Amino acid sequence: MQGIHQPKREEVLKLPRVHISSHPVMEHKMTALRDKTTQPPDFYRLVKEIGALLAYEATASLTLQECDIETPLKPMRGRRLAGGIGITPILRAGLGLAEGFREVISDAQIWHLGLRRDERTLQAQEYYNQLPHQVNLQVCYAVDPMLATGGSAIDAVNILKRRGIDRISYVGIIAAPYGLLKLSQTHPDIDIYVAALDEELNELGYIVPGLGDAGDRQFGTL
Ligand SMILES: O=P(O)(O)OC[C@H]1O[C@H](OP(=O)(O)OP(=O)(O)O)[C@H](O)[C@@H]1O
Ligand SMILES: O=c1cc[nH]c(=O)[nH]1
Ligand SMILES: [Mg+2]
Repeated sequence: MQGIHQPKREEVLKLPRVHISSHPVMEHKMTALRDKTTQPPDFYRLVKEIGALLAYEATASLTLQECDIETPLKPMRGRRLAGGIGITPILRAGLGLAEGFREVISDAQIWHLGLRRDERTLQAQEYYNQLPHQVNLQVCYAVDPMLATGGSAIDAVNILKRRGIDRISYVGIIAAPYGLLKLSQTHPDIDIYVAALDEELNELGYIVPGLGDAGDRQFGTL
């Protein structure tokens, strides 16, 4: 990232459709997640727990539809989520986050998408795609812990849009100002939810202070 201008945190804080969590429980879990002494089993559990908290925040604006049910005592009018909910984990690191999401929306469809960032060029490459052709979703959440240069997130949203998904949200754990600005400018029609906004990218494209490599730390491949 040498020689590339990176915006400051303050410059991206007020972007429209960007939501940065401010919940104290989230911050508590984030501190444990970032700690370099946290080992893969705990790291994976924390990613899942943070995924569930993010799911709760990201689903707050979902649309409901009325339906008739009967309680053991009497008929009543209830409300259910309208249409299907999709979750697209961006492999590998998005897997733990998707598990957390599923604890909140257990009947969501899971659409796996494999993107690998080339460590030299920092360009994302697609290597796996299990997106179905039948599309009937209210919203699809693309989930990936790290929004660094934004390349992987932008490609994932492009792929979902080409599949005909109208409403897409990106959900991540940590964003760098650079990637957040790129994603928001390239796809101004999506909502972006993250647990934290960090300072910058280092010369290798890692988020600082960040948490290191989210995939390796979840799956013990350090
Ligand atoms: O914003 P970007 O610069 O594109 O970087 C972020 C991407 O890099 C990481 O994945 P990685 O390529 O390391 O794959 P992994 O999940 O298999 O570890 C991360 O999970 C994102 O997908
Ligand atoms: O800091 C970073 C950047 C990309 N991918 C990661 O896992 N961590
Ligand atoms: Mg990785």
